Amino acid sequence: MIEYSKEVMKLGKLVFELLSEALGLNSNHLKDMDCTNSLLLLGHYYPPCPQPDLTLGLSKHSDNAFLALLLQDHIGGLQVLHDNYWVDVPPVPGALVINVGDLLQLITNDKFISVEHRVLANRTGPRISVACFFSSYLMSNPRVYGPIKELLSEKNPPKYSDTTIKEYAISKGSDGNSGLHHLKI
Ligand SMILES: O=C(O)CCC(=O)C(=O)O
Ligand SMILES: [Fe+2]
Repeated sequence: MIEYSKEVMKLGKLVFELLSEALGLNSNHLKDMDCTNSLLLLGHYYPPCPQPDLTLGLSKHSDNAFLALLLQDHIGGLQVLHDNYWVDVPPVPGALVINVGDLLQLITNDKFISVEHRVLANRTGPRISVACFFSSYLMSNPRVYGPIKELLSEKNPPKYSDTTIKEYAISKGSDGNSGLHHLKI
C-alpha cells in the first residue's frame, strides 16, 4: 500500500499538471491549489453474489474528491452513466481508470464534469479494486474552494459558491448523490 500510494501520488501529480494545461492554466495551478495534498486509499472486496440481478456491488455515486485513480481486477462490473445509459468500463490489464470527482467539477466551473458510476454484482468473484482519491475530507485542508478565477468571465460566471472540503462532505451526505446542487448560484 505504501509503495503503491507513492506511485499513485507521482502519477496523480502528472495528471493534475496535464489537466491544468488543458484548462489553459500554468501546469502547477491545480497542485498549487493543494489538490494533491492528501490521498485516501480504499480497498474494495466484492464477494461473489448468487443473485446479482437483485442487488449492486456499489450503488450509483460520484466521488467526493478532485480525482480518483482506480485499479480494478479482471472481473469487471464497473459502469459509468453517460447520456442516461450505463456504459461498461471493461478492465484492461495494466490500465487504471481515472474519474473526475465533484471537487474538480466545482473548481473548473463545470469544464470537467464528475462522473456518476456504480459497480454491478457478479456471480463470479470475489472482485477486488483499489480506489485512490485526491483529496479526502478525512484529511482535508481548511482551504476554501470555488470556481478558479482565471476560468471565469462575463460569459462564464461562477456556477457555485465557495466551500471547504469538509463542508462539502457534509452537504453531500451519504446517499452518494452529488452535493453540488447545494452550492449552485
Ligand atoms: O470498485 C470500483 O471499481 C469502484 C469503486 C468506487 O467507485 C469508489 O470507491 O468510489
Ligand atoms: Fe466511486
